[in-house]
Amino acid sequence: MSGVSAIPNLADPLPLLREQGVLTDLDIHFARLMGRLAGPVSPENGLAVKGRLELAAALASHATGQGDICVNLRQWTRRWQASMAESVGFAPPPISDWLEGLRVSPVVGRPGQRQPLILDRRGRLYLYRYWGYEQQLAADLLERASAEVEVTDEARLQADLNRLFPRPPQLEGPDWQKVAAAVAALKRLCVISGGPGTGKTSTVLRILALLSGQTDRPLRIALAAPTGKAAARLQESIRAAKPGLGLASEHAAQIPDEASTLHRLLGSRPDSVYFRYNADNPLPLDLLVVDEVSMVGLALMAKTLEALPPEARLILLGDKDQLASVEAGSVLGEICARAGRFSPAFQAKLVQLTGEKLPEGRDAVSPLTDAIVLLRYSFRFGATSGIGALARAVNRGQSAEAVGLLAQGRYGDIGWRLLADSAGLPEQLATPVVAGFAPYLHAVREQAAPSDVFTHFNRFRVLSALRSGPFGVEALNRLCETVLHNRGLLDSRQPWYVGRPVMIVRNDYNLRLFNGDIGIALPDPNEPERVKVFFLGSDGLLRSFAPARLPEHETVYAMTVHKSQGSEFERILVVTPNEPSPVLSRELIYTALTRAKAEASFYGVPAVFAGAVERRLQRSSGLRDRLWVEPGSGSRL
Ligand SMILES: Nc1ncnc2c1ncn2[C@@H]1O[C@H](COP(=O)(O)OP(=O)(O)OP(=O)(O)O)[C@@H](O)[C@H]1O
Repeated sequence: MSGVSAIPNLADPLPLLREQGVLTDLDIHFARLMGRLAGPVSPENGLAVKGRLELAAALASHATGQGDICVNLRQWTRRWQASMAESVGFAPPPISDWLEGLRVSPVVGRPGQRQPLILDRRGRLYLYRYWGYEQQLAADLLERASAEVEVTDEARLQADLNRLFPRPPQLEGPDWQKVAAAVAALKRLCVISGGPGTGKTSTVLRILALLSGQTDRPLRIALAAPTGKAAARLQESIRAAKPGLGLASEHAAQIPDEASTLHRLLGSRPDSVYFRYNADNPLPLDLLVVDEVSMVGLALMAKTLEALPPEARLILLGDKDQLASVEAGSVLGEICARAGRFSPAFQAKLVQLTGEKLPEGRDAVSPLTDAIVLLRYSFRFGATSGIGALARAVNRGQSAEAVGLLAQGRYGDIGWRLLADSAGLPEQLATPVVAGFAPYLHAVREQAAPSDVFTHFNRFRVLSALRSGPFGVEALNRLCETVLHNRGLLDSRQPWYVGRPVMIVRNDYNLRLFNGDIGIALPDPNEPERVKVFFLGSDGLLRSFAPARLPEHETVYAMTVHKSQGSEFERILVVTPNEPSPVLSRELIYTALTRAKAEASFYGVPAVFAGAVERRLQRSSGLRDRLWVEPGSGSRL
């Protein structure tokens, strides 16, 4: 067998890969378990076979920790050969021998079989659980997208669409918000993706008004988002905009004033991966809206769809171009992978209902084609907005144009500073950091109401791609503290000084403090010489805790771009490292930029920034193929 010689002295490469940081202890533990389950080895080439199985199992385990759903062994082999083989001193086995050996292993099954590992025809190797999530999610989405909803009174629907979606005068081209509403009325699944300020929230509110007006029975509606912060934002926007719709009270009452996290909606239980609501105990809902879907990973999405009764409607909102979830999967990106044109029959139906001029239909490659609407016009970032222009260039991967837009100084709302080495950081950042946080710290000093203190704090944030190193958030937080201390804006000699902002990084279900929650240390009203850490809930209520009671937390003048997802600030200052890093990507730059409502300044090196814009994040998964490949083309998994 030719492959045996490919691992000449490395029948067991795992220790080397652990040493090199390619694998973790957990990956190796899982791989060894698979090796044991596969049974004893045969004398001649058995060791190599076992080594290959364990290598593949360890990589499949590692993949899910890296955000991938599976490891594509063909791709992995190619990439490893090209970049790592020499430096690590390990060459993987020839891919065809490797896959052949795995296919006959007793612990590796084909799609549809129940084995700890699943290998598909394309060389994707899954942990069974993830294969199951992917398969179930794809089936649920396709089924839901295929289901047409019967419209009992089309004239009424048309009239309501016209009433709720008057044409905005500034708009050129189709009113995609109105089209999205028509899709939501006609389909059980409606996916609405758009950049910042394209009106996702206001559209969904009007969709709820539309749908509640279409039936005589009150709809049971729930609003949810993946994080507490995103749920709070959705709730605030819905509460603020609802009165302006002038709805009859019975329709207004159907639109909830509360939004919850998906975990809470599904009934999470501490220390369990199972939810109270599931296929056997479905959510008592007619309509579920999920916002910020780009942040929802595969497992949570699969569980959400599973828990939703088949006849209920699902509306997914998000920005497909943002960074994918921290958890494995990039579900919204995969769902929207080929969106843009409706099927001819559905296009005709939408034209008739909305009166909008839509692009010609195209033969559908998936039922999803008719369930997705992309909002393209930003009401916030119009033609004169630098943030809008830069976001478009970044999304298209036009790195030279993006750097040009930043460097030219033509737009007042975007800026660029060269930051060639870390030694210059304190000097370069001192002025903007002081300007950014001074109003907040003045509010703290003047003992403004805590909710006002939060408002000031949320106006400015420093973002970085990295956690560690001189350009990472840990160093940037220390820098901010030092600079602000030196200017007399705070007194950081005590760890819990008045005005210290912190972010919770570990859930505490008892205290109901969750990863990403932000607290601010302020004088305890009962004992002003002591501080308490205040948190502003999504209901607008303040809660405070003694610092010693807080779960794990960190100071948060600066935060990672990943953590900033789901939040918006008036102004941001983004620090990018002076050397390329694997975390830098187009999605990361776009996500950072679109956190800013009014002004974004980038500090970095043009070549590194350009490299990031050119690099797309690709996560390994089979979801796109499942959702978008025509049945019968031979490519279904
Ligand atoms: N059809 C419309 N006509 C006029 N203004 C609109 C329309 N749709 C949205 N807007 C305005 O655009 C702004 C952004 O809307 P909205 O908050 O709904 O967008 P979004 O996509 O949810 O934004 P983000 O998620 O970035 O906050 C709001 O001020 C809203 O009033």
